[in-house]
Amino acid sequence: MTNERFRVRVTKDHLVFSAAHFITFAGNICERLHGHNWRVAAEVAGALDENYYVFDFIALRDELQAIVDELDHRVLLPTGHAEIKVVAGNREVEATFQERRWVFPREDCILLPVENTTAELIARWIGRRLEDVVHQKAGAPVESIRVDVEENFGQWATCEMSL
Ligand SMILES: Nc1nc2c(c(=O)[nH]1)N=C([C@H](O)[C@H](O)COP(=O)(O)OP(=O)(O)OP(=O)(O)O)CN2
Repeated sequence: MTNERFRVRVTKDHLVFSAAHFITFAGNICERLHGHNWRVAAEVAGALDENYYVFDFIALRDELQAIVDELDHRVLLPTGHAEIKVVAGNREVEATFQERRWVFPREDCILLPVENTTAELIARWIGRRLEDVVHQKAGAPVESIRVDVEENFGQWATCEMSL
């Protein structure tokens, strides 16, 4: 038995995406469309591999960057929301909430399979995307992945998933 635990963490000035969204809260309050510069960090915990790595943080950084690039300069729309209905056509995406309606160019949108585009659920979505890659590339058993998303200065949400 050992009391040592290892983890790697990546955060960079360029692991940031600028994206628009709106959420609902307190039942039926729906925000106006607005944007944030979302900062992202990721952490992997587990055993050491033959390189004495938990996970290659260059690989982790590059995977996270690819996800961040997908989200950058987009409108984030939830496809799992109970009341925000999102319908994607070939050229446009229509979102409706009660009497309100937004229409965006299709290529400007990212449709996320989440119930609300909160920082928490964006962190979970990013974590699930990283999970596949971490499984494929890890050289030793991985215990957990943690993703932190900062929506505004000093306002972070975290999703940690045990693998
Ligand atoms: N736990 C969470 N709390 C809140 C979330 C969230 O995702 N998780 N999200 C929001 C809203 O999206 C809100 O728009 C946050 O934006 P922010 O700009 O930080 O809020 P302000 O209205 O205070 O804007 P200022 O520009 O700072 O005045 C709320 N809570």
